[in-house]
Amino acid sequence: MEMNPQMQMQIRVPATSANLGPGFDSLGIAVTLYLTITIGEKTDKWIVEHDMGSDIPNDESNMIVKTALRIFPSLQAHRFKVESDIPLARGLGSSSSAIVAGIEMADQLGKMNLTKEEKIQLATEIEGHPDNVAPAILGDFVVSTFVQKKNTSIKGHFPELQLLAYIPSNELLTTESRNVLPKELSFKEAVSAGSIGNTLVAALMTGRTEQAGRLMEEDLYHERYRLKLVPHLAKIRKIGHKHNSMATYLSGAGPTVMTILPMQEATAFSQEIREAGLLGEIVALEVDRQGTVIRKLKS
Ligand SMILES: Nc1ncnc2c1ncn2[C@@H]1O[C@H](COP(=O)(O)OP(=O)(O)O)[C@@H](O)[C@H]1O
Ligand SMILES: N[C@@H](CCOP(=O)(O)O)C(=O)O
Repeated sequence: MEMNPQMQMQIRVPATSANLGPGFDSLGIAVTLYLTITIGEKTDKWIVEHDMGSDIPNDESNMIVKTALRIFPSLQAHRFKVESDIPLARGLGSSSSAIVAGIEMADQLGKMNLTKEEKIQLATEIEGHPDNVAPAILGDFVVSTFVQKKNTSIKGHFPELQLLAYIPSNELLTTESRNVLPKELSFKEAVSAGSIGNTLVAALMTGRTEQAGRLMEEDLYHERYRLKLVPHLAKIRKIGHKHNSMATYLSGAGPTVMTILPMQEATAFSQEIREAGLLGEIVALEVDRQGTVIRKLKS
């Protein structure tokens, strides 16, 4: 892509793994897969270059542009290139990465000087829940609420642990996976579910990884309702236990399943997953500590 050197700017947004078991719509970590946009010259109409397939638009109907225009309606059109290794509709926050990239593009090109808090609030209003967009912006581990359309997000430190993502070849749209959830929980269930999530946060914040791992597998909000869409979750969790896993949980709305386990177990664990007939991709990831990064290549 021909770029005006004075205009070249890159925005890099990490993938995210939300919920961590009992932190439904509240907890998330940023992980080391990235969407990067490289902004080129001004144009008459928006031009989005990518090799993400024909379902992803190349014009102003692209999610990144739509988000940018929602934030800054009179934003000057540009050409930009999108490169991403975040798989679409797999539970690794691809839509959040696109929304965050759109907000950052509007902020940079429109010289809006939005604070991180304002960006998270805007991104959450668009995405509907904060657990992906907040760590995508802030990096690391983020605890959030979004109640009566008001966001609060607090960044913490996730312990130095290795993650193995099992990424099935099939897509599962977040909307589809939310449709199987109950409309209501009883008061008793809600109290139990909330207390498990709260204690998980305390365990993570104080480095009690063994307790944290156990609590990550005790979600009462969503995983049991989603099991029919992600039958591999129970199999992988069981295999993980044989290999000293700290925890296995459904990443976001799935179908990706995340296992936290010692890296020396990764080969044997992966082999057993294959022997169980599970043929998805297995990817080693770490926690991204930086969140969204802006690079100005030439000023
Ligand atoms: N980089 C992108 N550019 C445009 N649209 C995107 C991009 N990434 C994701 N999307 C849109 O978001 C959808 C997936 O969103 P969602 O169902 O929430 O899954 P995920 O768990 O990956 O966020 C894709 O099918 C696509 O329509
Ligand atoms: N809390 C949400 C998280 C969705 O994450 P995604 O990566 O699947 O978009 C949910 O569980 O629905």
